[in-house]
Amino acid sequence: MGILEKIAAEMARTQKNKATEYHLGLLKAKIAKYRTQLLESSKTKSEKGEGFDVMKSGDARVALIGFPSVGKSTLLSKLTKTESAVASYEFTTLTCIPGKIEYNGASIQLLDLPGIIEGAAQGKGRGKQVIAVARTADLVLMMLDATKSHQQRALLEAELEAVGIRLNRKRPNVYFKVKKGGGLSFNATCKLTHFNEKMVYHILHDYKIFNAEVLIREDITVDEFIDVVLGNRKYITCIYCYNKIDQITIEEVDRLAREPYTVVVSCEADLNLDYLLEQIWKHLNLVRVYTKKRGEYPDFDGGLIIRNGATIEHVCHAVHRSLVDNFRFALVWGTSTKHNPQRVGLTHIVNQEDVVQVVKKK
Ligand SMILES: Nc1nc2c(ncn2[C@@H]2O[C@H](COP(=O)(O)OP(=O)(O)OP(=O)(O)O)[C@@H](O)[C@H]2O)c(=O)[nH]1
Ligand SMILES: [K+]
Ligand SMILES: [Mg+2]
Repeated sequence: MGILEKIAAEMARTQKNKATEYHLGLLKAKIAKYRTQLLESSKTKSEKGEGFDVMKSGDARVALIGFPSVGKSTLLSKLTKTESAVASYEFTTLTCIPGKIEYNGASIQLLDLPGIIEGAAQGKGRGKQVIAVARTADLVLMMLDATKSHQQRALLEAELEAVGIRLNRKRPNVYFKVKKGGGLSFNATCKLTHFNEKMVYHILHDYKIFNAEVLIREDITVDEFIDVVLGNRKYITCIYCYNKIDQITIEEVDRLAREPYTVVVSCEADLNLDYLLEQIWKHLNLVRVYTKKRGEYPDFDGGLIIRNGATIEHVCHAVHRSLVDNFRFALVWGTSTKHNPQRVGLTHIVNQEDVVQVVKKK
């Protein structure tokens, strides 16, 4: 029995009550640690499949993840000018095929990928390479076959979860910093119902962390705390896209369509693809800002597409590489400022539809 199986067996034996809750928390910390070691040891072996290191391009990246033959390539061929081979047999696609979607003035990179199967996280099929690409995406488009069992979604989620991808969840609100000395400083700004300071102490001990500052600002679970300690988690938005709805009943379509983060489509019958694009755009949370020159009106036809949370520095980079070096200040009109215009520095965060005028050094 491998170490992971041993721990899993012990977890199954451990009954869930107050006394064992504690024990379970520590076990989870151990599992997370071994998983990380497993992932890291496999990284050293060169496993980069050809065609998988596609350059990032455009304003955002969307990765198509799903079991074989759910219609990923069919979707890519529908939404972009790129043709990716479509066939009724599984594993038609063997590498990463990029396509480009032009939407609302933004250029979105859509990546078609090989189908993944259960056990992908452990390296079955091309699982590892596919998941590595998923980690680089701004949005995961999880494609599911509406005619198949609903279990497929949970299986895929578990595979992504196992490699530290957190779908549709936000980063836990915790301040965590490893220190050189001073022991453990622990504080919580709210009541913690899932664990206590003693548990935190033991978990950190397990990771050989003896000096740290921990400030917990929300009632998180042990798993979420472990995520914070490991620090290499990816929090990515996921849209569940059920394809082949031409093959199921209207009642079933209705039921699926009401699930959160879900879009139902038929790539072949061209059903609801415009709504899918709308949702991709919405969940990418891209921000459009307009730039203007002194004494001129902004160009409302143009505009720059940037990520949500981007600063004036990002805006400068999007305009021209050298602009930051010559930057004096910027004037901003819009909802991110108190007065219009307001004089701001490079770290100011812009809002949707802001107008920015950069004033350069003389
Ligand atoms: N009925 C129906 N069939 C579809 C639809 N979309 C795709 N298909 C069929 O599903 C099969 C698989 O499509 P692909 O696009 O190759 O699927 P894939 O997910 O890229 O498959 P792999 O690359 O092998 O993982 C093909 O026979 C398609 O014609 C749809 O909306 N309805
Ligand atoms: K296929
Ligand atoms: Mg394919």
